[in-house]
Amino acid sequence: MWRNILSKSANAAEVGKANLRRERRFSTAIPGPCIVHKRGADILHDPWFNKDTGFPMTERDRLGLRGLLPPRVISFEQQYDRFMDSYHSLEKNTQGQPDGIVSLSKWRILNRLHDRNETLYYRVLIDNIKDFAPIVYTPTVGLVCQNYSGLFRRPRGMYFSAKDKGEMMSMIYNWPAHQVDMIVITDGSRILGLGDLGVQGIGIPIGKLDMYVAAAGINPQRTLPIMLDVGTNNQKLLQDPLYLGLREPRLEGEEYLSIVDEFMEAVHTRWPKAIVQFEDFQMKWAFETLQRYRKKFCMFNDDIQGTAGVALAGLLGTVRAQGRPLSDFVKQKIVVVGAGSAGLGVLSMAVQAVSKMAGSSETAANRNFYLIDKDGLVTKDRKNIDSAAAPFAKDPGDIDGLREGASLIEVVKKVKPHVLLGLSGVGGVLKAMRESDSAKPAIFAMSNPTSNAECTAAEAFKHAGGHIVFASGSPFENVDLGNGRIGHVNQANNMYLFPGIGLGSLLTGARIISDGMLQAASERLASYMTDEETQNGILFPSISRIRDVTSEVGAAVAQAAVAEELAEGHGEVGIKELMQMSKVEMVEYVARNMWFPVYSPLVHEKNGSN
Ligand SMILES: NC(=O)C1=CN([C@@H]2O[C@H](COP(=O)(O)OP(=O)(O)OC[C@H]3O[C@@H](n4cnc5c(N)ncnc54)[C@H](O)[C@@H]3O)[C@@H](O)[C@H]2O)C=CC1
Ligand SMILES: CC(=O)C(=O)O
Ligand SMILES: [Mg+2]
Repeated sequence: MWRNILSKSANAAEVGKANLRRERRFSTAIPGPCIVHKRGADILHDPWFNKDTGFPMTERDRLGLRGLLPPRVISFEQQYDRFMDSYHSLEKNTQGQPDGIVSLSKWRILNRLHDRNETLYYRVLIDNIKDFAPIVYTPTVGLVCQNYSGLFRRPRGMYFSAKDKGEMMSMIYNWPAHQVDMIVITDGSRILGLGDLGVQGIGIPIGKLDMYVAAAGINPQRTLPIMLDVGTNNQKLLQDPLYLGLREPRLEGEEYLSIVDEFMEAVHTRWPKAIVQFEDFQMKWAFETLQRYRKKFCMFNDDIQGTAGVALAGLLGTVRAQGRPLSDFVKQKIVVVGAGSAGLGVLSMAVQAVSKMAGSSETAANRNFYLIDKDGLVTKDRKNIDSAAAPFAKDPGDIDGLREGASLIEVVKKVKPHVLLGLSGVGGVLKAMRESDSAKPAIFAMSNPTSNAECTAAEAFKHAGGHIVFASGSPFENVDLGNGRIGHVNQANNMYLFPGIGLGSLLTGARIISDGMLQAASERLASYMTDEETQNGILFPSISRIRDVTSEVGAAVAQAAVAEELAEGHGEVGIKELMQMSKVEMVEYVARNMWFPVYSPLVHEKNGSN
């Protein structure tokens, strides 16, 4: 019963917020001017400044646009409604067609707007984030990367290739914006769960930065998606005559690292305060580059660190869902499937949390965690064990008859875990979770995109039982369990953290991103939900609350940066002001600094470049 009350009040709050957004969206208050160094047709062809038919007549005169547009001025609100009408018509007209075709059609209509008019694009994205995130982000972004060479129309972001060695320091100045705050870089070597997609992986930095704009209000003119093309080992792409990247095998060893080093130096020289997010690098380079740069630059690896923070928040939420005190986290038995960058990142952060809570060593804290990869249970008997996985390998004397390489089903049957967390392939084991020691076992099928999820939401509730807590990396609909019961689906995706990690670091001018800042982000996300919500199996907020979540997470990151004396100040806000901010003031500071898309009056200034 209270579930209904809760959802009603949540709905009322959503409606209130939507009205507020609409008021703000089409408010008559005049926004501050925006300096532009272009005139005439050049403005119409620049998506940062273009307003399509929305240029007022006086602006058309000032900027040399008279006669270049049809005479009638269309308001932002009318443009917005017209776009949404076209989008809904497309939805109607593609009904019944295969999912991939529908998703790509939706991506195309959004992408065309993105290429033409960024203000309108980000406005519709922010207002409709729940519907549009699955298109610009996972799962559709995976399909876009797979088909990138065919979908390519206009470049977005920058491409640095192995052929550019020695040139990067000058190339970085080819980027037209004076200031860049947020960079997402990939080498395309592990795109979601889709493997090596070479240059086609550029879709991921673009999608992540769209989420930065929507969730964290980073000004899109200050974002920069980067593809580091060091070749590909994907044979199909190498043989494809239309493949747009370097048609040669991936660089390895020192040759590879020297390219990444050169890029990092070039970025740091031009924009010393830019934050660099590493995304979808294969495991060996994900760990290596994180160790190499984390004490030198303001950077983080989202797959290792962002994912870990979201998973930890979900694991803590699972304890609350069982109606138990958080301190019981130290007793939870957790099986992690996938010993890659994401799985090991999660384990490392979860073990640290247990060790801190229990006041024990990390070795002791590791007792209740089990790691499984494609060769089964990882133990100290494993030959050629990866050094990053070694700390989590089980002592053969400590696993109650289980052996090295034991299958997932054997491990689950023996251990009866409270949580089964997949960062690769848990299909086929769901029934065994019925024997879990927990009254509310949790299944986290975190792999992306949807086609790579370890199981669907419907499968999880059907086989493991209607009482489970379920989370997935890509979105699924809630599941109808019959008799009016709903199986709630959470989206356990690093999108709940990376925008706040980036924004909190930016607004404090953090020198580096420390473990303490990441932990603060995770803890704030974990405490975001109420007890009622967690006990109802709701571990993460709706994505429609993402800006609010980011304000909280960003503030937690900022406060940790200040406390650890890593903050150097941002713009006019110095260290002293940052230190004086209360928790509430910090949340307000973060929220106030989010960019919001409105048409600003454009003022032309000569002799510059944009
Ligand atoms: N929900 C989220 O926020 C995130 C989800 N992910 C997803 O996690 C997945 C893995 O990412 P990474 O760890 O970076 O990849 P990775 O390539 O570094 O690691 C994959 C791991 O899975 C293991 N594996 C493969 N097949 C297996 C099988 N049948 N049974 C057990 N283990 C198996 C491999 O041995 C390897 O240890 C991807 O699908 C990615 O999209 C990654 C980051 C964030
Ligand atoms: C979400 C994400 O970062 C991944 O699947 O790689
Ligand atoms: Mg990723």
